[in-house]
Amino acid sequence: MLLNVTNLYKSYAGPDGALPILQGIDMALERGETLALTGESGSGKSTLLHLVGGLDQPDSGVVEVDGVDIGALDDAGRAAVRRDKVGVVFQQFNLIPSLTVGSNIAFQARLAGRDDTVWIKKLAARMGLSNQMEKYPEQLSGGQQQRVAIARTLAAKPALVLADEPTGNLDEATADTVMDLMLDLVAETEAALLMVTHSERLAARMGRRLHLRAGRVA
Ligand SMILES: Nc1ncnc2c1ncn2[C@@H]1O[C@H](COP(=O)(O)OP(=O)(O)OP(=O)(O)O)[C@@H](O)[C@H]1O
Repeated sequence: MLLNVTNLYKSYAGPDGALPILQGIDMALERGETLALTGESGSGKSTLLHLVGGLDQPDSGVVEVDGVDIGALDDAGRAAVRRDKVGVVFQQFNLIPSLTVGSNIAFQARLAGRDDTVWIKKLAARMGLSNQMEKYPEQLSGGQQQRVAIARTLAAKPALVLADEPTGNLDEATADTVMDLMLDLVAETEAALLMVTHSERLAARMGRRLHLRAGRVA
């Protein structure tokens, strides 16, 4: 199993004490699977994604990525798991403005020591970015910037791709195109995809769905 989440609890400090957000989440994901994470605003979807990605720590419960209990690791250990196994795409593109599109795409792959120029060229071509590689992010449209952000994540060939509303800033047609590409590329690399979305349309295109309600899997 690529991802195993067991009995995960997370609360945040509120004015009147701890505010429970996740209350005993269990989930699992194998390579090649795609899972939509849905639930109303504030139900804890982003919180769960952050815990799975090792960006935050749970109150209790276990997150295992590729057999490694990431809660048992120190900060450096968690950073290494993120670098080696996990790719994250957010709604905000978070591109580096001073780097060209080509360098942005190669950035994480280089950090992970997996800078495969043939794969990066292929990704850029599939994303329709081959002629944009020398440009800077500010010279691209929103849809193009989102494709750069997705290409950057997939360039390192992560086993687990975590995406938080990755097409939330795009119009419907562009969102569909970007989603098609992302699903194709995730399938090609036999990665697993866990995607937060508010869109029924996008959720329906994923292999499975996990719906959060009041901190639990509904
Ligand atoms: N760092 C934090 N400190 C305190 N409360 C937080 C923090 N992060 C999130 N919360 C609260 O936890 C709850 C769940 O937030 P989360 O972002 O996980 O929800 P979500 O399901 O992703 O929502 P949305 O669909 O609106 O993005 C919300 O009520 C939010 O206000």
